[in-house]
Amino acid sequence: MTVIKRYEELKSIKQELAARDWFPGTSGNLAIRTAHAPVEFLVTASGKDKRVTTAEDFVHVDAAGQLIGEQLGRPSAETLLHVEVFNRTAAGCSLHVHTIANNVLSELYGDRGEIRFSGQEIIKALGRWEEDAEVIVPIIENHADIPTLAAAFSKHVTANQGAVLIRNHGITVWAPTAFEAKKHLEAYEFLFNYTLTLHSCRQAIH
Ligand SMILES: CSCCC(=O)C(=O)COP(=O)(O)O
Ligand SMILES: [Zn+2]
Repeated sequence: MTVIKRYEELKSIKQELAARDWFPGTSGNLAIRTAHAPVEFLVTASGKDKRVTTAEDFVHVDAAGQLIGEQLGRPSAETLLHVEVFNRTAAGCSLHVHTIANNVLSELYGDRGEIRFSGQEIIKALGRWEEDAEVIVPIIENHADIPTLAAAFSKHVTANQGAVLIRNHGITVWAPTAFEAKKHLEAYEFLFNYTLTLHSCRQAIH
């Protein structure tokens, strides 16, 4: 029952993110937890056009990201990042997308290793309601070798919700529920687009 429910939840998120055009060129992968001990989760199958809905969109994997039993399709090439999220935290959902805004911002701030946001109402969508709340998003270098990338990523997976920008690659966001993970992803993308637009407008004025 839980697996079917989670499958439907992830399918719905995939369709919503596809409607925003956040899966260019087959990029992106999504994962949702189906069990805690031992860890099991559903993850998007690798290399597929995530804007299209098929019966083989997700595969069910274990704590190491290996297929549970015989299934059609391969787990996402970046499953190891979701493995880190589900093994290190109690998060229920982990979402990864490539957008122009998250790629450009990751390059602009990549040498600093992080980007900080404050003074924005949308920060409340991340569960931060304090007047002077500051949100820090770490930026890690991209690595073609996924175990190396997952090791760099794992250093920042320290709470049940969070986000990491991968330089010139994309963002991974995780949270306790699928609803929160999607809400947070939208809030981060809002902050990224706002920041880039502000930079451009300031340059145009000066
Ligand atoms: C086509 S973009 C390169 C791979 C990638 O970064 C990605 O997010 C999609 O890989 P997957 O194996 O999950 O389809
Ligand atoms: Zn990716």
